[in-house]
Amino acid sequence: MVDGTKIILPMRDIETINKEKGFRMGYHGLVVVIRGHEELFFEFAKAEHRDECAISILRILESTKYIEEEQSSDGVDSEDEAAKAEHDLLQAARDTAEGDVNLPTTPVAELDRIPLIFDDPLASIVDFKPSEPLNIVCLTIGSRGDVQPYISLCKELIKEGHRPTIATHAMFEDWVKKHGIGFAPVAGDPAELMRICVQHGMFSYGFLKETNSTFRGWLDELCDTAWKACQGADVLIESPSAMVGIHIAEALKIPYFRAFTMPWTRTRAYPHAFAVGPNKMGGAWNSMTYLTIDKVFWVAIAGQMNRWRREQLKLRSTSQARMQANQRPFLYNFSPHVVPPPCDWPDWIRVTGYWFLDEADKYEPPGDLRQFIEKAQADKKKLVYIGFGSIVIQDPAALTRTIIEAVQLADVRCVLSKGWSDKWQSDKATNKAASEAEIPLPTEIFKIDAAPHDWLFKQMDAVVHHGGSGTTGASLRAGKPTIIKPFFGDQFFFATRVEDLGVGTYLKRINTKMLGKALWEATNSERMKVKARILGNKIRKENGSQVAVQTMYRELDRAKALSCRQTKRAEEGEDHFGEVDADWTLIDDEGDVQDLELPLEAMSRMHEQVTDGSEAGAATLALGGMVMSSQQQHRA
Ligand SMILES: O=c1ccn([C@@H]2O[C@H](COP(=O)(O)OP(=O)(O)O[C@H]3O[C@H](CO)[C@@H](O)[C@H](O)[C@H]3O)[C@@H](O)[C@H]2O)c(=O)[nH]1
Ligand SMILES: CC(C)[C@@H](C)/C=C/[C@@H](C)[C@H]1CC[C@H]2C3=CC=C4C[C@@H](O)CC[C@]4(C)[C@H]3CC[C@]12C
Repeated sequence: MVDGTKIILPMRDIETINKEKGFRMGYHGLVVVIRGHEELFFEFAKAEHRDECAISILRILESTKYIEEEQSSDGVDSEDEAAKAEHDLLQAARDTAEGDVNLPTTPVAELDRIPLIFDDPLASIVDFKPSEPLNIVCLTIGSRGDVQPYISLCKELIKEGHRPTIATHAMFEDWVKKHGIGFAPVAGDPAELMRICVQHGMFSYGFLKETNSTFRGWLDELCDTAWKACQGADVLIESPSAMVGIHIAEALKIPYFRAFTMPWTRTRAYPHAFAVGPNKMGGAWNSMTYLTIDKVFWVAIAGQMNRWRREQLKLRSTSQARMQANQRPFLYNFSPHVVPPPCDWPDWIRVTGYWFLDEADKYEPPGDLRQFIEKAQADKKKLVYIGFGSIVIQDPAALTRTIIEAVQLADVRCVLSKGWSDKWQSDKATNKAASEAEIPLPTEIFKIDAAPHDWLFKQMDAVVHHGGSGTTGASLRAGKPTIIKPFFGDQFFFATRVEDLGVGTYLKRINTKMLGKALWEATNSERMKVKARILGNKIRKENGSQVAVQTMYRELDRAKALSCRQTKRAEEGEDHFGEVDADWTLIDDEGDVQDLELPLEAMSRMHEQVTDGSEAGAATLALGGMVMSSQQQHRA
């Protein structure tokens, strides 16, 4: 900074700052988290300088947030008025602040108001809507959160006159059909898929080992059932976790879209949703996690996919380079205010806003739940929700005990959704279930099975959950401080997001003291409450499903061209990519084994830092062992 200005960063684009260790011995680090951009890392030789800088930035950030809040409570509607109001308030704030902090004098509001290119899919002048109704298949695997967004999307598609079908596991059939949406079954048991993820951590050694030995058969069935489910489709929208849709679209020569609940597209701004470590690692690292995971994923399934392509789809073998997965239009169903679209994402990658399924209108809360809520209000007690979805954990009884103690420690009332179970250790299940049944709940806690979050969270002062994408959307939409205890996969990512946005806490470990403290902060910190309320206002203005439908219309040509281009290439017999058949080699189509060795090793080291021995075996990512060993075999 001594030799002049290197970068000008609008305060508004700073989400938060974190103190961290310096990279060099004796230095002190400061990480600036920037909206939609990789973080900046500064080093200071003295801790007090670092801390002073941190305090100044935090102070400015705080005042701008309060300005926003005042603004919205004033009911200022138009952007211009808002900009002016912000400008005036900032001036006023600066006048008072100038005495102690030496701020640059350029008005923040002016720096921030660079006119945006007109880019609102809901206000398009050109109508991209196709003239004929379409058969649209949405292919997804996983749990409730992987299916529910598509129900919302399909309801929107029905309004538009299309005929949507959701292709997913049989257990969701009635729920899907109840909404008037077509259903087609695909192979797989959600509980079983979730079990391997929680038990091993995504892409860990154990994960790859178990999926490699026991999930091959399932993958064959998935290919077969998904292929049947997609017959007659005019458009395919697929969650990339389902793996097979991209090939099906190629065989059917239909437009292919990806849609997902978590980041899956290379960027320097965030690490891959399955590679979120305890520290911010910088843009180069973030970017690399996508390359590595994409590659490991593909190498693991390439042989099977290519066999299936040749035998059932009558297509030639393919490769990562040929598939061009990153060129495909992508609809991300989370809010741009929760996960700001990275600056380095191309415009066919769209963050649409959450695809919410509203259920509050039709919900009649049971009388005793209503009474419990009213009593808490009458007693002037804060009310929190605690629930981790239908997560599978090792010791459910211990978790229940921790929650009881923490609730009492924070002196709050609690609505508890006790969906967790120990299904992952079927042999011990009976013992555990028996011991758990003995834990009686105190009167501060009211147990429920399930309730629509769009109704329930409105009644709460704070919400504690597992950080599933949709549940995070629900609690933030309600404007409530959100405490996340992640168990696997993308949940670590959403926990980090919530903490960076200042609207909640990432609970790294779950014990009485930490949960109790987090509960107290979430129900008492004005700062957190205001930030959460502002974010809620923003999310409630979005309409993700509508944006998604309009974006789909706009990108139909691209989506189709890319599917057909694949076939054309194959027919042309362009074959310099070679064919990948062995499932566990890292000698892939580009032959770049060396490129992977380093990142894999680094990622497996990250795993050592991340694992905290908590009950869920919370490893996010551990590549290496499995792949490395097969690599060595290959070389030998
Ligand atoms: O009693 C309930 C339980 C759930 N919900 C809603 O159901 C949806 C669940 O969504 P989400 O949290 O995304 O789903 P899960 O199935 O719990 O989570 C899995 O799916 C998510 C989406 O891929 C991932 O982000 C998670 O890591 C993974 O565990 C949300 O809208 C919730 O608000 C309710 O309304 N009431
Ligand atoms: C060797 C092959 C068979 C390996 C690589 C395949 C592993 C499968 C079982 C893994 C790969 C990606 C995983 C996956 C990705 C994302 C999600 C979304 C989450 O909300 C539920 C779990 C779910 C759906 C899991 C389930 C298990 C999957 C599908």
